Order: sequence, then structure tokens, then C-alpha cells
Amino acid sequence: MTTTDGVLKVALLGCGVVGSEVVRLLAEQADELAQRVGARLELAGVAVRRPARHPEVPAELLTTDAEALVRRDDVDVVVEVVGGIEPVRSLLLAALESGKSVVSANKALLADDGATLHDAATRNGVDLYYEAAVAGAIPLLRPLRESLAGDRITRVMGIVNGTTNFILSRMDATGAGFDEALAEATSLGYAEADPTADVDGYDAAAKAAILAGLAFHTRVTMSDVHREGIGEVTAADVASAQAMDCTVKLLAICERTTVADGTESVSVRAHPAMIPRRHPLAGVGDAFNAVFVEAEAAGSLMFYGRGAGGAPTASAVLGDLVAVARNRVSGSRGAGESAYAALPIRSMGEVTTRYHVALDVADQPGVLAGVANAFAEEGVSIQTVRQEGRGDAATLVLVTHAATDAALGRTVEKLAAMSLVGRAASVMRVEGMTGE
Ligand SMILES: NC(=O)C1=CN([C@@H]2O[C@H](COP(=O)(O)OP(=O)(O)OC[C@H]3O[C@@H](n4cnc5c(N)ncnc54)[C@H](O)[C@@H]3O)[C@@H](O)[C@H]2O)C=CC1
Ligand SMILES: N[C@@H](CC=O)C(=O)O
Ligand code: NA
Repeated sequence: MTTTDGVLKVALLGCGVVGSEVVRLLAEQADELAQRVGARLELAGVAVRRPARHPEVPAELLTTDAEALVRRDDVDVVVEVVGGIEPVRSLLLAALESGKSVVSANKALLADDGATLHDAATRNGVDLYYEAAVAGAIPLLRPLRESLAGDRITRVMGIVNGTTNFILSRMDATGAGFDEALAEATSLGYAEADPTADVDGYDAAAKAAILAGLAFHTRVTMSDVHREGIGEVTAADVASAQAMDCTVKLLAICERTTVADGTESVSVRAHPAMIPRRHPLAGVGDAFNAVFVEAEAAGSLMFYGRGAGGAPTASAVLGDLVAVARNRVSGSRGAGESAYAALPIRSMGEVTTRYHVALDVADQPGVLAGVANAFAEEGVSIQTVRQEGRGDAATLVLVTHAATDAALGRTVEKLAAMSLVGRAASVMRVEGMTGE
């Protein structure tokens, strides 16, 4: 569909942190956006739950009937900044089925059931864009989908959750415990009233699923992602990381693995890990995000910036809105989903990782041999070992070479069952270290 009267009508669903900034930027930049698109972008309506709470929006645009709004014939593009699965999935499907293009910031929905939405977009010849859903303002999905479409991406690793990065940065800088750092994140407005999705890693896992799908041309959903949050990260873990010149980050890691017979699979995970301080991701502080992309021809690329917040996220939403609006003006559509590779998902147990293990041990002859034996029995090779303290307060700190996550997990279980070994003071994966 092309615009006939030089105007494209936009239905906005949701007017919270992000939506209110979309409204502001659309109004403030109306003339420039019209020049860039070749048509004026006008709000057809703004669906909210409580109209009285939105004095910033002209009253005649506000509605509580999102369904009627997305079905209106005069609407060209639906912008969704509500969040969650339902009723949003049904609303966006209705929009796509009735020929509207969709811009969304909703990683939870895209990671849960992006395939259904993509299918509807393709069937109806319209666009589905969601740059804001991963790493907010940082242009990342379009580079994966377009700029790197001629290359072969092998790995995507990054910090994609601002709230947890702020918490871990505070724990690292001040020695604060998790609860104290979370309270500070809440008081500064980074963490939401219910920070579960951030703290428990759901937000990072959803973003990892979206990144893996785009990077490897395959379908990945939330249920394919191995997820661990940062709720268990202790001040002792952070101190342990510091002792080996590392810091703790919540990482999203998407990898393509090729085995000897040429068979390929992908692994997708989001979990806390220690990374060396010299690694570029270690220097990403506060609520910032950064993502490393490794591609065969391009080599390593790093994307850095604000992954959260109203204005930065609205920037990405408006970028998508301009892109889909331009397509409508020219009567075209952008690249749709590319999932031809249909790669199998590698289970976490098969993924190759490295562990840092700090054990409270009795400082007695034979302890080190017993510990080394537990690793050897599982075929896990130790890279470094050092002892901190003496007597009852002795701690053995080991860093392994790469081994399967399953073998490392079994090793830790064996260690925990040994009589001369007390509690494991810290067990954490290590990423970004050079060497095997
Ligand atoms: N806040 C951030 O920094 C970022 C947010 N996002 C995503 O953007 C989306 C919106 O996030 P926020 O603006 O932070 O959330 P928010 O909670 O501030 O705003 C959501 C708005 O949607 C409204 N709403 C809820 N159900 C509705 C319904 N059925 N019909 C109409 N309106 C409804 C709510 O009243 C609220 O005003 C989410 O998908 C979120 O994951 C993505 C990147 C960053
Ligand atoms: N809650 C998210 C916001 C953006 O996706 C975060 O903290 O990064
Ligand atoms: Na982005």
C-alpha cells in the first residue's frame, strides 16, 4: 500500500516509559521526519489503560480500545510499546493480518513466538521491525539482518541487560552485596518495580534468542535458551573474580558450532560469568550495553551504547518507524525473517565452557590430590590452581581449561561430596580468556 495523501497514520499501543518518548519525538521532529520519509507521520490514536494519566497526549487521540485502533482502516503502521505476551500477540496479529506494518520493542513476545508474527508479516506483505527489543538504542538487529547478511556469523556475545549490569558494576566497584546494589538500582530508576525479568535473566535470555535467530538464520525461542540470573552472585564471587583480575558480567552468548562431519548446531545462553578485565566487555559499566559479533569475513565487531531508558529506546523505535514508513511510501517491504538454516539447538551440557571454582578446604596433605583427581575423573583439565589462606580458612582456587558444561557440573558435584572439601565458595563460568 502506498500513501496517497502524503500522510501515514500511526497507531501507538502503550504510552509508558518508551511510548511517551515516542509521542514527544514524533511531535518535536514532525517536519524532519516528513522530509526523511516522504510523507507526514501522524498519530491516529494512542491506546492506554488509563487515559487520565496522559495529559501529554491530545485527548482526542487517547483510547482504551486497542483492538479497535489496530483494526482501523486509516491506520498504516502499528507501534507497540506495551510489553508482555497477551493481549499484545493478538493485537499485533490482527494488525499484520489487516495489512499494517508493525514496529515493536517487545523482546518477550518476539522471543516467545516471533515465528507466528513473522509468518503473518510475510503472508500479508508487510514489515515487522523490532530494533528496540534488543540493546535499546544500539543499532544491532539491522546490522545483523542487513549489513552482515553477506557474512557468516560465528558468535555473538554481549551485555544486553542494563539493570543487571548496573548492579554487577556497583558490586564490583564498591564491594556491595547483591541486595544493596539492587536497592541502589531501584532508587535510581533503573530496575523496575518488579525486577524479576532482569535479575533472573529472562530479559537477557529473550534478547539472546532474538540475536541467535538473526545471526544464524534459524528459529530460536525462549525455551531454547539456557538461563541463569544474577540473584546468586555473591560479594565473594565478585572478590574471587577480582583476585584473578576479572569482573563478573551477565552475558548473553550465542554460538554456532560445527563438528567434524560438518554438522552445525547453535547454543544460546544467558548467565553470569567472569571475564578478564582487559576484555572490552569488562569496561562496560553502569546501565550500558555492549555486544561483540564475530563473523568469518568481518572479524570482530563491537556495538556499544544505551540499552534501556525512554529516549534511547524511542530512538530505535523511531528508526524502525521511518524504515517501515519509507517502505510503504515506495510500495516495498524490507527483508523478512531468514530462518532457512533450521539449525538444531545444542544442549547446555554439550556446550564447551571454562569454570572458576573456589573451594573451602582443610589445609591437609592429600587434599589437592583428591581435588585434582575429581577433575581428572571427569576429563576436565586444570589451567591454574592456587591456595589462599591456611588452616581452617584455606581456599583452593582453580580455573579449568575448556570442557563440556556437563563434565564441569559433575566435577563440582563430586567436589561437594568430598569430606575434606567444605562448601564451594564460588563456582562460575569464565568467558573471554585466551587459550583453550
Ligand atoms: N523501558 C526500557 O528501557 C525498555 C523497554 N523495552 C520494551 O518496551 C516495551 C514498553 O516498555 P516500557 O515503556 O518501559 O513499559 P511501561 O510499563 O512504562 O509502559 C507500558 C504501557 O503500556 C500500557 N498498557 C498495558 N497494557 C495495555 C493494553 N492492553 N492496552 C494499551 N496499553 C496498555 C501501560 O499502561 C503502560 O503505560 C516493553 O516491551 C519493554 O520490554 C525495550 C527496551 C528498553
Ligand atoms: N529492563 C531492561 C530494559 C531494556 O530492555 C534492561 O534493564 O536492560
Ligand atoms: Na537495538
